[in-house]
Order: sequence, then structure tokens, then C-alpha cells
Amino acid sequence: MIKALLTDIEGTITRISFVKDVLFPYAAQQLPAFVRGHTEQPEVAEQISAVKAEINEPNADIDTVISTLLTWIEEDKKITPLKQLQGLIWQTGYENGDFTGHLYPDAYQFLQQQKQAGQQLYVYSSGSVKAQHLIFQYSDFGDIRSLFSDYFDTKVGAKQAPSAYENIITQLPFNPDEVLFLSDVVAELDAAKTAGLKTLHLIRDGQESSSKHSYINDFSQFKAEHLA
Ligand SMILES: CSCCC(=O)C(=O)COP(=O)(O)O
Ligand SMILES: [Mg+2]
Repeated sequence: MIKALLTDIEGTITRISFVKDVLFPYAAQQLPAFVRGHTEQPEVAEQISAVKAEINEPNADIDTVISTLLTWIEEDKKITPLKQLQGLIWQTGYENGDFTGHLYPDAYQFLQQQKQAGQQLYVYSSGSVKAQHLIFQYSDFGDIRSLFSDYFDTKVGAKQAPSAYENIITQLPFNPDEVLFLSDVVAELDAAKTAGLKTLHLIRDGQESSSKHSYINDFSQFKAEHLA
């Protein structure tokens, strides 16, 4: 019996184009000045060191760090220092009202209903925990952070690694088979299933027509049997 839902963000409850066409270009545009202007800020300095470690160039200059980060954005790399910096940069965009956090209306309604029905809701995204807080604080439906009990990012591991889901489960008061993981990415669902979680594939916007996991096209198709 499912007692908690663990949801991905992009492609599951948020339109992919919001991330790819709004958030990523904003981060790419702001990143050079942001990194140069905040090298002394501990949170930023930590990520700059992590970039240097990732590329095995401890003495890399700031230009190399910035061009590496911009390449990672272009390639949609889910590398922790990039994701942490993006979260810091998006804060300004949300605060200035440059954009609001997109949520599919069916996803918002579903999350509200499940919360009211007693499910605990958790988030696991490649976006940093800070970026997750922001998308929900400044969502199209207002500040909905109170829906969620906790948030996880790539600090627990990559989303395609079973160990990441095992790490999350150690932090929750549930057995793996009491948690339903929602995602649009098969490799993530496979990893969660290997770790013992139940899975549900979101196949939105006509992307595919079948799945080896249980699947729905949007949350209006969610049924009680998915919680069994
Ligand atoms: C938290 S909104 C930004 C999402 C993001 O940066 C990203 O890479 C999306 O990854 P997800 O794991 O939510 O598909
Ligand atoms: Mg996704």
C-alpha cells in the first residue's frame, strides 16, 4: 500500500519547455556575470572548486570554469555544481517576476488531492533543492511549498542510480514498496524499481505510447489501483 509519493519535476509535473526554453537560457545568460561577481561567496566558491575537481583542473581560471558551465548547460548535464549554481541564479529571475514556476494544472490538482488524502509528498529532481523550493514558492498557483514534506537533489546521487533511491529511503519513515516514484524518464524509473520502489511513468504530450512501467498521460488518468 502506497503511503508516500516521490515526484520528479521536469516532464512529470512541469512542462519540459519551461525548463529548457525559460530556465536554462536565463541561467546561461546570467551565469558569467553571476560567477565573476560572487567568487568570494562561500556557496559559489564551493561550486567553482567542484567544477575544477570535475574537470580535473585544480588550477583552472575563472574563464575556463565559466565556459565549462555554459557547455554543461547546452548539453543539459545534471552535474551537481552546475545545478547548485543554477538554483542561485534563478532566485533573481523569480524575485523580479521574470517568470513563474510552471506546473501542469492536472499535476497541481493531483498533488493537492493526494496530500488531502493523507499521502506524504516528496520531490526528487536534478534541479537543486534551492531550485525546487523556488519553483514551488513562485509557482503559477502561488506558494505551494507546504505540500511537500522534503526535497532531494543529486546530492543523494544521480537519478539513474539505484543507490540514490536507497539513500532517499533511509531518510524516510517508509519501506521502499510504500513509496511511488513518478517520472517521465525510463532509466530513472528502472533505478527506482531496482531499489524496491513502486513506479509510475508520466508519458505527456504524446511522447511514447507504451512503457514497461505502469503509465499515465496526465494525472486525470491516475487511479486508486496505482496506490495499491
Ligand atoms: C527544479 S526546476 C529545474 C529542473 C532542472 O534543473 C532539471 O535539470 C530538471 O531535472 P528533473 O530531474 O526534474 O527532470
Ligand atoms: Mg524529469
